[in-house]
Amino acid sequence: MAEAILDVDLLAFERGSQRAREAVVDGVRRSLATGFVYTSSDLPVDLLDSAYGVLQRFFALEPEAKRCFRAPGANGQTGYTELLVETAAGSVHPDWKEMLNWSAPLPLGHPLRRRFPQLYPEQLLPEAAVPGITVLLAEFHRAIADLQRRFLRVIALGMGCAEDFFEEMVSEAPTLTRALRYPPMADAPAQGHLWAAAHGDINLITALPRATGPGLQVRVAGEWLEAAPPEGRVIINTGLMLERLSNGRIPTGWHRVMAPAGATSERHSVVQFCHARPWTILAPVPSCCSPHHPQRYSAIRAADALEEVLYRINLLES
Ligand SMILES: O=C(O)CCC(=O)C(=O)O
Ligand SMILES: [Fe+2]
Repeated sequence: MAEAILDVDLLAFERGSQRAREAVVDGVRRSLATGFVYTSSDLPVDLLDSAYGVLQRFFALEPEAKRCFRAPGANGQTGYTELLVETAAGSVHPDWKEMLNWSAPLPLGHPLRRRFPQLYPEQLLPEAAVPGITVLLAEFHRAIADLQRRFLRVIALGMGCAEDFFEEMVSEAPTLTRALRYPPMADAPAQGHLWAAAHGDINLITALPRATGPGLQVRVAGEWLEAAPPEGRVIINTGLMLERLSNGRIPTGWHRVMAPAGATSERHSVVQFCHARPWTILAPVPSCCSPHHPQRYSAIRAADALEEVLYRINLLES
């Protein structure tokens, strides 16, 4: 098992020699034993700067103003979610974080949206409070989603699948981008809260393009390690859906967000959860099953797997 999170070069995979491609596939495969990997990317820095700019303007609004942008019935899949709502599965304390979620809308008549309306809610963004935010965040979402789609090509090869194995699965999926603000811990209402308690993400893979400060930790071989990527790198971590598809060969990256001891500042970050189309049947692929690795998971529909986790983390509204 790899003990370290490796730094790989997605752009070398895409533009380099066969040897360079194989080195990236191998690096990703080894690093993902931790559930985490860092990668180069071509996300434009000015897009990141402007997206973080509008998000900070939103989070700086008064609590009352932010509450106007909640989306009742959307199960946290769009709009604003207040502090102390999301609660990691198995944790008794809700997380000391607030968030804004958005995705790429599908046309009303699209069969995926008709079958799974809760996963494709009408988008709610705070355009009235921060003019221009909708267009900017839509572009930001597209750029990260494209990076994730490309990164999955490397993972597919590492799983012994065709390079384009994930292409159809993630096309028009309810991939979700989430901006988070973690307030200073001194303002938390009680002991026991963390910025985000330990959890595995529900989806295939998650991309974290930038955070304004440390705090993200990864559980590797029973110890919590700081996820501290080199400047400019994107963090990719694995989720429960990929663990199932890979028959456990690619474990879920187990992580939490904890304020560094003595820290007085807040933290902002953006994560994007890359999902499978909700009608995908998630079952271990044959290339990851063998007499040495007998099939460990049964098949489940992606929508059902997601709904179960939303319930467990206190986001499913009754
Ligand atoms: O803020 C971060 O660095 C990670 C957030 C996270 O793990 C999540 O929202 O699932
Ligand atoms: Fe997470």
